[in-house]
Order: sequence, then structure tokens, then C-alpha cells
Amino acid sequence: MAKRAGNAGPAGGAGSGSGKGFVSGSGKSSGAVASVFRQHSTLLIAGVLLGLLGVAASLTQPWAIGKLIAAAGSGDPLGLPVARLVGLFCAGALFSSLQSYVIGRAGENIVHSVRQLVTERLLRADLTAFGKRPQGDVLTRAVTDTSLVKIALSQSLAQLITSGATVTGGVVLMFVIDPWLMLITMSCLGAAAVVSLALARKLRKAALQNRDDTGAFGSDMQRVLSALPTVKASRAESRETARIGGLAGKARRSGIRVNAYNALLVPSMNVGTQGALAVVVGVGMTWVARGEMNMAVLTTFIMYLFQLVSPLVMFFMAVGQFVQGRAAIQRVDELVALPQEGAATPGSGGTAAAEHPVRRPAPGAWPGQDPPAVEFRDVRFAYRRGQQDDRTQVLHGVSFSVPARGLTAVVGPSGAGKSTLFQLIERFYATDGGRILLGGQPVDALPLDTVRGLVGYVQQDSAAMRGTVRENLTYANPHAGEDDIREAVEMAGLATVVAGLPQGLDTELGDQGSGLSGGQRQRLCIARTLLQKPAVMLLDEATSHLDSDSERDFRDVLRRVSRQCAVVAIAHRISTVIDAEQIVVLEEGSVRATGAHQELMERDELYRRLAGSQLHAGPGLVGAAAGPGPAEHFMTAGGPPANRSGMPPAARPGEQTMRLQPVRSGEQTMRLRPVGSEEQR
Ligand SMILES: Nc1ncnc2c1ncn2[C@@H]1O[C@H](COP(=O)(O)OP(=O)(O)OP(=O)(O)O)[C@@H](O)[C@H]1O
Repeated sequence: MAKRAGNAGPAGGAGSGSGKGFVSGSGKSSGAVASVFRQHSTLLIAGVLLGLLGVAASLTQPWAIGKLIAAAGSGDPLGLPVARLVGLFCAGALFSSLQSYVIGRAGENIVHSVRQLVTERLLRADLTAFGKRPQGDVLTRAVTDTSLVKIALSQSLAQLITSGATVTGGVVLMFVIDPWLMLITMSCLGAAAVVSLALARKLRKAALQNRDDTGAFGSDMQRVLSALPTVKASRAESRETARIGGLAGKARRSGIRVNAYNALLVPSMNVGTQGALAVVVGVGMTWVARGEMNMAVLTTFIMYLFQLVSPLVMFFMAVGQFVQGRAAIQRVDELVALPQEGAATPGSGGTAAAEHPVRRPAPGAWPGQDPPAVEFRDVRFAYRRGQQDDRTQVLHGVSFSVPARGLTAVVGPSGAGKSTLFQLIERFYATDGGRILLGGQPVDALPLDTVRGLVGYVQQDSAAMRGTVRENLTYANPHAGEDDIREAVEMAGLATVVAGLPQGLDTELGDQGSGLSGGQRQRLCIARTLLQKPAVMLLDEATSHLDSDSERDFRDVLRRVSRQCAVVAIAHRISTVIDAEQIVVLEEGSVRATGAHQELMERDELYRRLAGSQLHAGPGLVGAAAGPGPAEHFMTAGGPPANRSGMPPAARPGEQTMRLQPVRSGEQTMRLRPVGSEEQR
């Protein structure tokens, strides 16, 4: 069931993990759209009032025509009746066009506010809850449904009021003219109205279903388009076309149902009015023939009935549009009701804070006496999956600390929970137990903007965006100056890449930064984070796309950056972090060892295995070993530790010692050869 949202945001902080606030179809309304509607009610009321003036002008027209007929019949001068009638026509036209402009404007204001609200709520949504929503459906709600909300809350609503007023005014006047004739008219119209209202109810259900079906189609389309190369490489085009075609077919069927009810709605009312007209003409003419009714009175009555036809039809069309719009309002309300992150934390979010990025504190500026930059104390965490919030326990009491300066590496097998540590520092999710301290303060007690200003995060899948290289670089620090940009670009080893781009920093990149290679995108993201000048820099596999030379350069960057702030790097390539001050070895969500490379090689079996396996895997360590530096070393495969002096340790009997060396001079890829193999040949 959807939670009530309102602008203040529903309960549930970051990673509250409830994730139940977003339901499809029959969810409760958050009332957010209604409150936006109230904000714009003044302009809407003005539009409706103008419409009512137009209604008054048009309701007076049959009376003025009656007067004109009467004047013509009695031979009176026709100037005044004609002028009065023309005046009423002009006034009707003027008020109606003014109404249409004002209502249209109010509608645009409403959709603008709704979209702003939706954007803000989506961007501040709790990741657990957001992750459960198909992105295509979210997009359909944010784009298409908000347009329907506009139509429902402006045009349809205004039409309902003005047509309703015209019908009511007409009915009252017709009662005054001849109550009996009006009763006959009402009986025909009443029967048609009952049928139309029943159809409107069915239309609403069908419209809701159609919105959901269209959302499902959009979701699947988005899924395949975002992975188009994979679809092609897997030769899945036909399968996907059939699958998405099935969803399009479902949307078509519910769309046809909507159309059918819509198609019945207006004619059912038309039949009612036409039937009423036939009966009125028959009965009225009989009364006129018997001398029981004046011809001018009958003409006026029939004029009103004619005038009623169009507003009645418009009224029921507006009912149709409005009920479809209500389905969209419900879907937008559900989107707005998404649980928000950090709702419980003071100062979380807020555009003002985003405008003024938090800067890295000067050395010693942390509150307290040089506390660790980050500290995990017995942290436990489980991801929630699916609508049932099934838990996947990932961290089981993790404790370690990261000094305020220097490089800390996190290594461990795939799935050990390394990236999860970073997501928790960033407060993308809340812990289930234990504490994370940032600069000595519990991370969940700090405003979210402060946390994310102090922590720079280079994600595993480098997140470049459509836009210029410069826009990508300054994304986390829009006020960065040219000198800072140049320095960050150089530090991240991107200077030659930028120099080679057609428009340098102003070169446009495509979606997800296409136009740059994977490694270049990764360096772009590193430069972006450097520009943020964080107090803690988190690098999740930041070197996975870098070639060996770039990786070696990057190690120098790491060294330089880690003199200024704490750097925590997740690395599968041991060579990247071999000279880290501290290496944390994570296994199945628990810290199994902490220490420097040498120490861990001596005492931790898993670390030794990870480091050893890289000798076989090659490129990272091999490349690193090609140049001078701490990674230039020898290592026994899966055996005793390497030393950092470059001297091979003594091999135990039966153990094969490996040395890193190029196979042929000038060959790009370097391979491993057992020590002495060439000599033996
Ligand atoms: N959003 C998520 N929802 C549910 N489970 C998740 C989510 N993200 C990760 N997991 C699970 O949590 C565990 C740890 O994932 P994590 O990404 O932290 O591992 P990792 O050590 O960084 O792995 P790798 O080295 O392969 O990147 C994995 O079992 C993964 O399946």
C-alpha cells in the first residue's frame, strides 16, 4: 500500500528498506497532485469564472432571439434586439477564448509543478524502493501520466464546470419557460445520463489498466534499448521483438477497451438529447396547434434545448477525460509517494546545500583529535529484494578504520561485499546494526549533503553522462575554476585524451559518456571526483579499464591524492594497492585480515591466493612489473610471499618460481615464464 507522501516526505530514511510505498494500480493516493492543484486554484478559478461569464452570455442568446422574433412579429424596430444579440455573441466568444487561454495556462503551471515535484522525489528517492520499480514505468509515469494529469485538472475540470453550469442554467430556464415540456425533456436526458455515468465508471477502470499496460511496454522497451549491443550480440532481436510486441498488444487491447467506452459515452448522451428534441418538437407543435402554447415560447425552448446538446456532449466527454486523468493522477501520486532517503536526518537534501559543495576540511579540521576518516564498527547489513523485502545478508559485523591520510585498500573475492561498504559510507543504504563514523561522527547523524560532499565516490561502472566533457568533470563541483579542472585532468591522466578531442573540454559525449573508451571514461570519473576535493575518496575498481602504463601513472596519482585525503580503493589488481598503508581483506561479508601487503602475504592464505592468482591472470601485475616501483617483484605461484625489493625469494623444493618478463621484445602482451625456462632451452 502506498505511503502518504506530501511535500514533507514520507517516513523512512535512507535504506529504511520498507520499499512498500510504491504500488501499482490500486494504491492509495498520496494526495500530492491534489495539493499542487490547490496551489494553482486561483488561476483555475479565474478561468472558470470567465467560462461562466461565457455561459451566461450564451444562455441569454435564446432569450435575445425570442425577443428579436417577438419584435419582428409585432413590427417593432429591430435595431436594439439585433445589437443586443450581436453583443451577446461577441461577449460569448471573448469570454470563451479568455477562458481557454487562462485554463490552458493554469494547466501548464500544474504540469510544471507536478513534474518538478516528481523530479525532486525521484532524485531523492530511497534506492531500495526505487530499485524495485522498472525504470520504463517510472518514465511513463513522469512524462506521459503527468501530461494526462494536466488535461484532467485543467481542461476537463474547467469543461466539467462550464458545461455543467450551461446545462444547469439551461435546465432552470427551460423549467421557467415550460415545466411540463421540461419534465418530458428530463426523462429522456435522465435515462441517457444514467447509461453515460455507468460507462464512465467502466472507462476509468479500463483507463487505469491501459496506463499500467503502457508503463509495462515502456519498461521493457527501456530495458532492451539500454542494452542494445547485448541484445544484438545475443541475437535476441526476434525474441525481444515478440516479447515487447506482446506487451504492446496488451496495451492495444486495453486501449481499445478505453476507446470503446469513450465511443459509447458521447453517442449515448447524443441519443438522449436527440430523442428529447424529437419529443419536444412533437409535443410542442401539438400544443401550438391547439393554441395552448405561443410559437415564440416554443422556439425559445427549442433554442435552449439545441444549446444544451453541445454542453451535454462536452460534459460527458470531459467526464471521460477526467476519469482517465484520475487514473494518471493515481499513478503520479504513487510515484511521489516513493520513500525518500535521509528523511529523518537534519539538513538532508536541499538545493541550497547542493549549490555550495562541502569542501574537504583542512588537515586536523575534523571534529575531535585526528579521528579516522572512516570507521566501521561491527557493521551488519542485508539488502532487501522484491516486494516482500526478502533479505540478503551481506555484511556480518565488519570493523576496520581508515586513517585520515593515506591509501587503504579493500580486497576480497567477488561478492564479498566490498562495493557494499562504499554504498553504506555514501549512505545509499542504512546499516542494520553497528556504526559507521565519518571523521569521528556517526554518518547517519550528519546531513546527507555533508556526507556526500566529504566523500568522493568513483563507481565500479564509471558513470559518465551525456553532455560535454567539462560538464561531466564539474558535475560534483559546478563552481570549479579552470586551474582546478586542468589540475584534475592532469592528475587523472586525461590531459592527452582531452587534447586529442575535437573541441577539447567542450566536446559533447553521448549517453553514458559514449565517445570515450571505457578507460577514458573511468579517468573522467576520477578527475570529476578529484575536483570535488573530498575528504575521503572511494575508488571502486577505478583502474579496471586502465592499461598497465596508465595504471602505473594512476598509482602515482593515488599516492599524491592520498597525501591530501583518505583514499579507500577496492582493487582486484593487487598491483594497484600493493604499496597501500593498509589492506583490508574481506571474505563473505567479514574482515578476515588487515595489514600491509608484505604482512598479509606472510600470514593470510586468502590474500596470498588472490595475489598469486594474479600472477597467472597477468596483465595488471605483469604490466606493473614492467617498470620500476613497488610492484616490480617476484612471486612464487600460490606460494610464499613476494618481497618488495625485486629479489626472488628462495624457492622451496618442488616449487616453481615465476618471473615476469616480456616474451619477445616489442610484443604488446607480456606473459609469464618460469624462471630459468629460457636458460633451460
Ligand atoms: N542492490 C542489491 N540488491 C540485492 N543484493 C545485492 C545488491 N547489490 C549487491 N548485492 C549482493 O550483495 C553481495 C555483495 O555485493 P558487492 O557488490 O558488495 O560485492 P563485491 O565484493 O563488491 O563484488 P565484486 O568484486 O564482484 O564487485 C553480492 O552477493 C550481491 O549479489
